[in-house]
Amino acid sequence: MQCALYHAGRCRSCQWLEQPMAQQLCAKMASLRQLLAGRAVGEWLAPVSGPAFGFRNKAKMVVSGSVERPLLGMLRRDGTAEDLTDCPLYPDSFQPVFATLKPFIARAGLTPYNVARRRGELKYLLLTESQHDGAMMLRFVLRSEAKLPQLRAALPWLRAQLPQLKVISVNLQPVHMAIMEGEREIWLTEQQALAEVFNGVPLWIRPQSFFQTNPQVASALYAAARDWVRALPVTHMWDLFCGVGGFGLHCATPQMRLTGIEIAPEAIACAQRSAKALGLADNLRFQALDSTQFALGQHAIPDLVLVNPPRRGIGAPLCEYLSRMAARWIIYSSCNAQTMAQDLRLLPDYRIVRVQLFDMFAHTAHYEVLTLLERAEDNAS
Ligand SMILES: C[S@@+](CC[C@H](N)C(=O)[O-])C[C@H]1O[C@@H](n2cnc3c(N)ncnc32)[C@H](O)[C@@H]1O
Ligand code: SF4
Repeated sequence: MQCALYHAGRCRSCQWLEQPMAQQLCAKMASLRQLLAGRAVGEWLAPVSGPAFGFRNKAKMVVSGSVERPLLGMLRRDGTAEDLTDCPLYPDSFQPVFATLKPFIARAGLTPYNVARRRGELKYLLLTESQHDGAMMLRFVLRSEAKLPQLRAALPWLRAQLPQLKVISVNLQPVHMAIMEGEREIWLTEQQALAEVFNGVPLWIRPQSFFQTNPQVASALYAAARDWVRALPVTHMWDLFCGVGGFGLHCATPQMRLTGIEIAPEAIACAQRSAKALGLADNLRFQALDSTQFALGQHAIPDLVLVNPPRRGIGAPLCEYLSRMAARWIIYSSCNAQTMAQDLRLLPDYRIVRVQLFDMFAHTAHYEVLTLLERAEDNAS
């Protein structure tokens, strides 16, 4: 793939950029096979990949430089900044937005935050696009409310230039060098979420709730999970770490009892809204809870448990509980096959029926993997 920033040595985030996509896929498959070595795998399905360029629906830009000449991109460890607005991983539709945001920063007087001096206000710009209708969500991560009146005053100009910005908010992150987002969100538009649709299933993108960043490959991932579940006699399932409900909403049918569990209440509100739109609000229950706490408190055993945890995996307590609970099937969708392999070692009573790799993160060593497990004793009967 061609990336001028990579070839000029200005950004090396895509470590595999010089390898053709087919070669990248082979290397990822080899890594997955190695991590699962020692476990019998019933079926290896062909890996799924997406486009090589323009596949990201989200840009997380560190803002640096000066208020008149802001840079949107990244900050290296040595404190030097790089403008990444030309990164080819973003769709073309991001270009006019970046180009308008630079003069807007000056208009609104949003001084970029200077990490070394601990001064300035604007830390990040977070831009997300719905592939359904091209609508966009823009979030300004600010250190404090100091520039909020200026931002509000300049906003009509921005909205006139970029009518595709349907959701605009400020996130306050007062802590120096902390995680990207703070807890407080201040809405600058009436609309608080972007409508997205994958495979005919309505989903919502909103601040403070996880959403997959590669819509094409994520659609294929959800469709695969749906097909795998529908091929099994499943009438009761859990979707743990469900986010805005992508997996559960795809798998649900009017006959299915489904509980989705997720720690972020904002994401749960999105999932509930989608369930209602599908006319399935009566048999789908989405709750904002810790997945392990939820599981430990249940008596009714579902036919299938789907888990899609963060990079750390589901961890020993949930593995031990799932082992004891003995649901017939588990589907594990993981963005970190290393922690998934560790978790699978703690589920020794399950055999691996099927594995499929989804190349969500082209040009890097990362990938998503979907695994169907079946309880070995049920399998024998
Ligand atoms: C990889 S994302 C998956 C989200 C969703 N399944 C999807 O397809 O978009 C992992 C999710 O787990 C949630 N999470 C993190 N820790 C959790 C916990 N202890 N209990 C429940 N959910 C948790 C995160 O907020 C995030 O939404
Ligand atoms: S992240 Fe973007 S700019 Fe950086 S190497 Fe990858 S494609 Fe190039």
